[in-house]
Amino acid sequence: MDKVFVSGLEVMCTIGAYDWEKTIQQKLIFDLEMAFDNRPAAATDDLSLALDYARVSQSVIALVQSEPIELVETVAERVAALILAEFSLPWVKVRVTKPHAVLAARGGVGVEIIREA
Ligand SMILES: Nc1nc2c(c(=O)[nH]1)N=C([C@H](O)[C@@H](O)CO)CN2
Repeated sequence: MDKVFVSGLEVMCTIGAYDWEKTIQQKLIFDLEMAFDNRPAAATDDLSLALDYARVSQSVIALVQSEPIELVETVAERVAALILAEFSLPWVKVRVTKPHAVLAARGGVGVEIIREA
């Protein structure tokens, strides 16, 4: 199966389990891989037949900024469920990185999940 991907989507949001985190905005970075048959869009050069990565990105940003969340696990599950439902996809991989949560973890910390419809 082909994929459409969104890499390094940065979203400022209220994220964290500790009280001090509930009063600030922090960055999360999303890497998404979505199963999609790209051949119809390629054959016709028609965006309406493609999985529009700009629409996916906007949906993810809107969801993540809609309310405070404590865990990156929760963010990942909600994003995966949204993408599967809104874009009728068979599976999605969601990686959520919290880049500044652990000072010594220079590549960030986070979770990665794969969910099927
Ligand atoms: N598995 C997780 N561990 C931790 C999380 C999390 O969301 N998932 N969150 C925190 C705190 O919010 C931390 O990021 C504050 O720096 C700690 N561990």
